[in-house]
Amino acid sequence: FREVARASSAEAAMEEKATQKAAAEGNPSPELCLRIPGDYAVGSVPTVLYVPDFISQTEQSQLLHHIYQAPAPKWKILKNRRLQNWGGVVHEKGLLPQALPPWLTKITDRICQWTGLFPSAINHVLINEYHPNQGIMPHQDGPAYFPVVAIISLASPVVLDFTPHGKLRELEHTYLQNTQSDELQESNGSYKVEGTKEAGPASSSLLLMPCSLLIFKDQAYTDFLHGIQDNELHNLDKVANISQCPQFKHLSHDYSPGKADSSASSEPSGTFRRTTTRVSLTCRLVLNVHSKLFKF
Ligand SMILES: O=C(O)CCC(=O)C(=O)O
Ligand SMILES: [Fe+2]
Repeated sequence: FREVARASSAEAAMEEKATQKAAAEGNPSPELCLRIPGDYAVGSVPTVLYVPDFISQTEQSQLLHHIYQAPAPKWKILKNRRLQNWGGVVHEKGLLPQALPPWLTKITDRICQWTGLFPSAINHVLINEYHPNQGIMPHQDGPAYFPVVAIISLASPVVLDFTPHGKLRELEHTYLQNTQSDELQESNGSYKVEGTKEAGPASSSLLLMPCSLLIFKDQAYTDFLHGIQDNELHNLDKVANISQCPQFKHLSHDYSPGKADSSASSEPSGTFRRTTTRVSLTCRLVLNVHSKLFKF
């Protein structure tokens, strides 16, 4: 028994050391993994998790360094953003894999380990770069991906919107017309209650600060579109996590003590102006990996 006790106290000491080391490096503690599902859930859309400061400032600089060191052809230029694809080519039916570089696996392995939400290692990362007037239109991620998305934000804050997609809105509309049940809507926080005809699941937005981690899955993955508006001014009214963004709280309409501050801002109240370029890492898992390029 003494040996067991000694072994477990040694383990506890090692764990404690690891926690201290992680904290010293600016990483979240290993307990984060156990807390993610509950403590980090935000907004009315199930399930969206927001983790501020998931990576350190040093890690942010290292990531940006690697991203901007990539040769020019690595960038794919689109109308409203440019992107780098890491991990291989994603097809409708799976992934033609290419190993992720260590500077990415350092982050993706931590996401897997600490969230506990991926059945195997993240094997695909899309890096998007947006200038202040660029965005990504509302969309749903493709069928090849395991339905949990992890997004690391770098360099500039941005507002990401979740909007229910048409199919779902139609269904809700039909259902509500058939049941005419106001009670159901009132019992469910994710429904706007504006009379039975207009009711539908609410849209919601999140402010993604540099170094943060966003996770979305479940209904947020299947029933909502996500997108970023392509204008410099972003509205903070529907932002569900404003209380977790201390630098922005005073700009929000809901925050009365800061009203004097917000009137000092040159922007319309309840908005913020993007002034710098944002970079994001969309980290996902493709379960179906082709082991051979060609089959004979
Ligand atoms: O940049 C972002 O935060 C979103 C990116 C995204 O939705 C995607 O890559 O599919
Ligand atoms: Fe997406």
